[in-house]
Amino acid sequence: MAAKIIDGKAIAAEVNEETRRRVEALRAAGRIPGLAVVLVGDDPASQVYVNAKAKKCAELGIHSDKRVLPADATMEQVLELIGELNRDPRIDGILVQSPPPPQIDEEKVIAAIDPAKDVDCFSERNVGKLLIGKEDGFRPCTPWGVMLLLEKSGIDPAGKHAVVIGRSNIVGKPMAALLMQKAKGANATVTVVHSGTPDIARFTRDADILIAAIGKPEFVRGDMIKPGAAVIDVGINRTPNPAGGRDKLVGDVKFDEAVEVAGAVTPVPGGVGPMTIAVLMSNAVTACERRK
Ligand SMILES: Nc1nc(=O)c2c([nH]1)NC[C@@H]1CN(c3ccc(C(=O)N[C@@H](CCC(=O)O)C(=O)O)cc3)C=[N+]21
Repeated sequence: MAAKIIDGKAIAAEVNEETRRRVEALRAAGRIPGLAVVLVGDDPASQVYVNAKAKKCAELGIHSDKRVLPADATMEQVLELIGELNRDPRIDGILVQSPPPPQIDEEKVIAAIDPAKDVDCFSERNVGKLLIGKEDGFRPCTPWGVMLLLEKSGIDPAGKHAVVIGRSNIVGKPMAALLMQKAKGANATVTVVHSGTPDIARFTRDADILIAAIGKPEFVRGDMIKPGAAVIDVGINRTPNPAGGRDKLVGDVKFDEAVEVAGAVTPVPGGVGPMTIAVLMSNAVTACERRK
C-alpha cells in the first residue's frame, strides 16, 4: 500500500492564512510587523530562500527589509548592520541567512541579535528557553514546522519512538527537544543518530516517526524504514539536472522507496520547506504582537 503523501504546501497555506489574519489585526491597530533578512554573499541557493521569504512577507502584509552585504564583508560590517536593525523600531524580527561566508563568525553574529528579535530561535537565550519548555521565546522554524506537519496530519508523537537523523543546531537538536517535550503534541521517546553512529539503520528501522535531517541526498532507503512509519524529509539537496536547466531538488529520503513502505511521507519540494517559511512569518508577527 502506498503511503499517504503529506502536503506541506497546503498545510503551510493554512498556517499563513492564520498569520495573515494576525497581521490584519495589528495593522488595524496601526502596527506593521517588520522582518529584516540579512544575506552576506551571493550563494545562489541562499538568494532563492531569501527572495522566497521576502515574497511571503509581501503576500501576508509584513514589511520586509532585505539587506545584502558583499561576500567579502567584514565582521565589523555585519555587526554594525545588526546593531542598526536592533535599534530600528520598524523591525520586529531579524534573520541572518545561514551559512555566512567563512570569515564571518556565525555564533558571534547570532549573539549580537536582540533576543526579542531572534525569530530563527538561534540565540543562546531562546535555545535555552526551548530546552526548558518556556513558551515566551520563539519556535525554531524548521523543527516547529515539522511538529505542525505531524499535528495537522493526525500523527500524535505521544508514546511513539521518534528517530532524528542529524544533530545540527538548526534542525536535529531542537527537533529532538521538541519531540521529547512533556506536552500535548509531543511526548515521544527520542533517539538521535548522526555521523558518529555505527549502523544507523538499526535505529531507523525501529522508528514510528523518522526525521531525516543529515543533508545527504537520498540517504534513507526503503529498507531502513519501519512499515507504516511517518517519514519526514528535512533535506534539500540540489543536484545538477542531467537534462540541463534548473537544478533538481532531492531530499534526504529516497522518496520512491519510502512511499512503498511508510504510512506517511513528506515530499521534497512541497514538504517541510514551505513550513519553515510559514513558521518564520508567524514568529515575526509574534515578535510584533509582543512589542505592543
Ligand atoms: N537564518 C536562517 N534561517 C533559515 O530558516 C534558513 C537559513 N538560515 N538557511 C538555509 C535554511 C534552508 N531554509 C529553507 C526555507 C524554505 C525552503 C523552501 O521553501 N523550499 C521549497 C523549495 C524551494 C526551491 O525551489 O528551492 C520546498 O521545499 O518546497 C527551503 C529551505 C531556510 N533556512
